[in-house]
Amino acid sequence: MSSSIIHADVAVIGAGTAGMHAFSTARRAGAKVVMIDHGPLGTTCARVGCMPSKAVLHAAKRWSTLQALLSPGSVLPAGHTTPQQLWTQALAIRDELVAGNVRQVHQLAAEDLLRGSARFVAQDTVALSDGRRVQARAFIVATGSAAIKPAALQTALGDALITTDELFYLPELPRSVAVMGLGAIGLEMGVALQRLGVDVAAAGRSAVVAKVADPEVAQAASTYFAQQLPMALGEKQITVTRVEGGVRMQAGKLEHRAQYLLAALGRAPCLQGLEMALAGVQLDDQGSPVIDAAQPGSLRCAGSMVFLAGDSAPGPALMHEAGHEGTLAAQEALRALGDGDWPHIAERHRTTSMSIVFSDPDIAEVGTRFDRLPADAVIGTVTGKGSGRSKIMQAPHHVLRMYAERSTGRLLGASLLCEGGEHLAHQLAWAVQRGETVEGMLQLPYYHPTVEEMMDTALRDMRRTCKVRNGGVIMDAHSKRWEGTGDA
Ligand SMILES: Cc1cc2nc3c(=O)[nH]c(=O)nc-3n(C[C@H](O)[C@H](O)[C@H](O)COP(=O)(O)OP(=O)(O)OC[C@H]3O[C@@H](n4cnc5c(N)ncnc54)[C@H](O)[C@@H]3O)c2cc1C
Ligand SMILES: NC(=O)c1ccc[n+]([C@@H]2O[C@H](COP(=O)([O-])OP(=O)(O)OC[C@H]3O[C@@H](n4cnc5c(N)ncnc54)[C@H](O)[C@@H]3O)[C@@H](O)[C@H]2O)c1
Repeated sequence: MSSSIIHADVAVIGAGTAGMHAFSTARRAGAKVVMIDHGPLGTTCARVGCMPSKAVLHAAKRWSTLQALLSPGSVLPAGHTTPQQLWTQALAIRDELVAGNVRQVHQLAAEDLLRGSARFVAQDTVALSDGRRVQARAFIVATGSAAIKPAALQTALGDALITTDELFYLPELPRSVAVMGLGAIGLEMGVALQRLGVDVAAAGRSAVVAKVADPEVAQAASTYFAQQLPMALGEKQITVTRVEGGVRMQAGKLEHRAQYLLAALGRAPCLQGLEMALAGVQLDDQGSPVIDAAQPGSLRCAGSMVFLAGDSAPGPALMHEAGHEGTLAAQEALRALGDGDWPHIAERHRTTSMSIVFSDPDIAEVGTRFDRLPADAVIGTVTGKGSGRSKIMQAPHHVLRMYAERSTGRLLGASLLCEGGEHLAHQLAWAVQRGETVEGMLQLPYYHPTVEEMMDTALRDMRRTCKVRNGGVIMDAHSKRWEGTGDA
């Protein structure tokens, strides 16, 4: 037990992706910074998030490709790679990444990395679990999020209830899994495990997979993935009971017995136990910090010198957003300290929103989501039936929807279901962020036969839709307004 007091300009709580970005930003600006973490180190992304999930999806793609090429009843030669070996390899890739991240955090923070659990005891002080105290002028809370595990399920199922935290530390690939929740994690892990030969069935409360907002993409994705693995969507009543050898899940007509129930029901910010009220943070009725309303997009908790970043902040729980928010939170904190000690704080801004579910075909949404579009937005649609490359891939289920502002033709966003859609999603997000217009995008080259041609077709559809709706009016490239002449 130590009762020493450590002084800093900025104390970062959490050494994950957001915390590391916050720490290095504040350190580079010349501030005295410390970073506190109770462990395990290595980041959620690398340990139990983005990286193991994508490594398992990659393994699953390899195995399922092989399976699809075998004729029924054929036997693989002795010594062939097994799904268990692919699972072990995927986890080994994760272990290497985690070891690299742990080395990186030690190199980055050295003696300014304080191991222990932090909680506020005063406006300017946090106490660590070993009794040390950190007094700082600003705090960045980057404590991440945790999987929601309903207490009733925990009581009923015991260790047969797992989340991805436990899944990615199972040395043996499970024989069978029931997946509850069909958001990003439920869908990615459901298809990955099923493709690795695990007996999987999934049930979700929502009527669509991966929370897709665009109804046409949602319909295409839900139909496609329902053919890939047994699933019940839109089930308000999902019952799971403990049975001999595991669990039994019942959702409407779907019944599944499995070794484990994988709960993929969302994630909640890790803010409990931090005693944020003692730091002067205002809490709402739910006990969540109130964000400073005076500064739109701010990460500052109202009335305090506490800033949130990453999964512990409101907004999307994504890795690139966590890193970005860590940087932004550090910049906001230094500006709030405002004593001119850090003359150059680089300007960073929020980027166009983007989410990609690596379900192969990928589901992606960029920019303004369908449910937030202005009522008169122009929408262009292309499906796999109208795309040369999709025909080659035998993927009529592909769909790309692009949205633009009617008065200017400026791209607002897009939603898609497409193999390799992660790349299309980036190009679309870049175009939205750069303020590209339909006509501007149509002047770019599209190689044949590529999935990028789907953009060309969707853009032409937008132009045509607008022409039909507006009685011969299309958008002019130069004035960037919809004008009365031109080709379609
Ligand atoms: C299965 C899964 C798949 C995912 N896939 C993707 C993907 O493909 N792409 C993507 O962009 N995102 C993905 N995500 C989301 C992504 O992993 C997270 O958004 C990101 O890792 C969050 O980073 P963070 O820095 O906010 O939190 P973390 O990396 O969790 O860091 C928080 C740190 O705070 C520490 N901590 C917490 N409380 C305290 C305390 N009181 N005192 C001291 N230390 C504390 C923890 O030990 C931890 O080190 C996935 C998530 C999951 C679960
Ligand atoms: N590729 C990626 O970028 C990626 C991959 C995985 C996770 N993530 C991040 O992790 C976050 C958490 O993922 P997630 O899938 O756990 O959460 P989520 O919020 O994306 O989806 C949760 C799903 O569970 C359903 N659900 C909630 N309670 C339920 C209940 N009681 N019964 C049945 N269904 C229920 C919801 O309807 C929803 O569809 C994501 O929001 C995302 O930010 C990202």
